[in-house]
Amino acid sequence: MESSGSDNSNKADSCKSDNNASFDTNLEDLILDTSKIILESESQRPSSSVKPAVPEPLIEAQEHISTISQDLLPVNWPKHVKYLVDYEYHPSISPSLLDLVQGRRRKWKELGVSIKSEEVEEEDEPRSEIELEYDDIPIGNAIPGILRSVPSIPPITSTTGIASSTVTTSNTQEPPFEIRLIDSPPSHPVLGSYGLFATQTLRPGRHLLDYISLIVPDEHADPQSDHTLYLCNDLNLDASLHGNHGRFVNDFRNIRSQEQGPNVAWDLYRDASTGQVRMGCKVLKRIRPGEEILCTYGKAYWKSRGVKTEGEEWEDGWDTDYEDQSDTGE
Ligand SMILES: C[S@@+](CC[C@H](N)C(=O)[O-])C[C@H]1O[C@@H](n2cnc3c(N)ncnc32)[C@H](O)[C@@H]1O
Repeated sequence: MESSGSDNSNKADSCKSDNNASFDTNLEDLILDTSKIILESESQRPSSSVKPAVPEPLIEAQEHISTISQDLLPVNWPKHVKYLVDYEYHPSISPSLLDLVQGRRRKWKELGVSIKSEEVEEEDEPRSEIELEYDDIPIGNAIPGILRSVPSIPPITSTTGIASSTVTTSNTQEPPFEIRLIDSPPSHPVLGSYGLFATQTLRPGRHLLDYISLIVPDEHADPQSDHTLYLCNDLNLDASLHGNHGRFVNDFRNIRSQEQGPNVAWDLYRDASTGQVRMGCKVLKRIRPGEEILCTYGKAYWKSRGVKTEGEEWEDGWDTDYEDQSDTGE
């Protein structure tokens, strides 16, 4: 996906946002408490004088296994990728930058929470360039990672005196897309791999999902990763081992025509309630059920992979190419 660098159309000043979508799944109920398991396995680790029973690379791989029950993961979710409902941050990110991207400082201020005096003074100081850049990012409403549809309340059964009737209520949140293995048409450039497909009609302007992943500074970014997207402030999203549905959005090239272009765009915003910087995905053109959800990875991404990126068709600008928003569709 789009990598960091000068050729980047996802910077704050080129993005728009709307607030018309959110999912309400009670995620805390769905996440398994694995803290005990982790602690037990930590305590069972051999001391440094003892040769580890498991080779190091295997231990590292185990850390990526999702803490979410297998039953709740989206269909076709890859086993080696940890499903995230919220962002994870690389440990090398400085506390001050973390405050900006997580929105903590803003939240404190809004809530009038008393914080350490040096920090209060710091807030009164002129805002740094990086803080001003942050201020320019538009506001939106966060969409957490969406798990497989599950009833959040158990079915209710009611029996009346005269006739017996069963009323079943289940408060399910169906994500309007699914991960599918691409097995046709034969000309599809990622045949045999996966993509994200609409299960409902998606209208232009809809905030569809957030690209959730590990957030990695430039200096730690893996140039070989196929799942990176520039965020802001020299930070990148890398969903190669930690992500959500967003990591399955393919590039439109050789799938849709140049005239059609992508049907979604990445859209940087700050969550209205927390101030957290997030990467949204906005619908540009109406997408029908069964249609693939496709973005543009940008010129830099393909150039870095040896693709010749000359000519008009490689000019970015798709992110502002919204179809008529009054389109009511089917
Ligand atoms: C973010 S992943 C997309 C999801 C991927 N298909 C999967 O199953 O994990 C990006 C990779 O998908 C492939 N890809 C996506 N769109 C493509 C396109 N239009 N043409 C060729 N390869 C594409 C490339 O290998 C790219 O590096």
